[in-house]
Amino acid sequence: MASESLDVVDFVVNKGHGVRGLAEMSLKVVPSNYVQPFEERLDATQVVSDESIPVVDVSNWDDQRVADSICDASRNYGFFQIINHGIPEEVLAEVQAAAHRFFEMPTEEKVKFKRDACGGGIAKLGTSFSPGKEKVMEWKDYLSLEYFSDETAATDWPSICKKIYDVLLKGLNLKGFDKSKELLMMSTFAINFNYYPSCPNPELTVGVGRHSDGSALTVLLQDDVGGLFVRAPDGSSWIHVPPTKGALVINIGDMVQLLSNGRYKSIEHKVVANPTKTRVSIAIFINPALQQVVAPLPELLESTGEKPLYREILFLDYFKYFFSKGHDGKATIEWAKI
Ligand SMILES: O=C(O)CCC(=O)C(=O)O
Ligand SMILES: [Fe+2]
Repeated sequence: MASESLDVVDFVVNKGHGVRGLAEMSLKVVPSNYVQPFEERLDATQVVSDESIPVVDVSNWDDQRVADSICDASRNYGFFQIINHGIPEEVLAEVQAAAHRFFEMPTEEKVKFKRDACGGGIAKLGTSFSPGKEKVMEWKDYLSLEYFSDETAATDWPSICKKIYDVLLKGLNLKGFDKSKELLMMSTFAINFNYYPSCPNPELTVGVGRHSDGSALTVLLQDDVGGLFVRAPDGSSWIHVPPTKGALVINIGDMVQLLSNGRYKSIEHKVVANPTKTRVSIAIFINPALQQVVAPLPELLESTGEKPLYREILFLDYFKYFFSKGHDGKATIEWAKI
């Protein structure tokens, strides 16, 4: 058992073959390194079909119903999908095709991008979440493009992110989004290309374990395979996020939960691999500046008279804490609770 674990880690992590390399071996069962304890596997009986994540048509951002739907979804589900956002479907399809092309290259090509091989480059290839720190590995390879320069990021942001923030701030009866909020809500970012090869026993493992995102906001493009599950408001069941043509999935991250003093929820989610198909997703994590202090918005506390539920944190400290352990549900934000 021990030697088997050692070989898998060496092959997948150290040699850089990733889960893609394992999938190419046509294994009949997943290696024991990937077998999750019962409570972390998806229990099909806990998936609800009578509830769904709202799909919001954003073709008219000035329509109050758009703002209301986004704020309601962010309070109740922490997730929504947007359609008619203006990004052409061919562009989204090309990004997904590029993800396939990258991960389907031979290992010798891909390892040039490994975290420990690429020096100061922004593109980093990895597998699972935090190999070495997590107890069980996750059935996923990823390429992360990290933009950590606080000055450059804000100028290039797509207008969709600004519009969502504007709606969310106004939904708290505050002034809309402007430059003064950039370092706090929209500065550094990472784009993750996630690759989940088909898996012989998706019921035993996870593609991504239960977690909420440490970001302020996440924009996610998923393909047509499916497998993303979001914790339902009852706190125990799961809602599947169905692939929706042309849609982007938006979710509230821990930093917006903190800024909004818990009004908008950063909700737990997980990904289950598919028995026959490879899934790709592309996530953009929109973050505060690394040296930014983040705390519940003072103007919100003043206007409502409520006490802060979270302490001040330096985003860099939160970020380091997030990656210091395996995925563990909502435990990360508990760390910032007063
Ligand atoms: O692949 C997905 O659908 C979601 C991935 C995810 O939750 C993450 O990268 O934080
Ligand atoms: Fe996530």
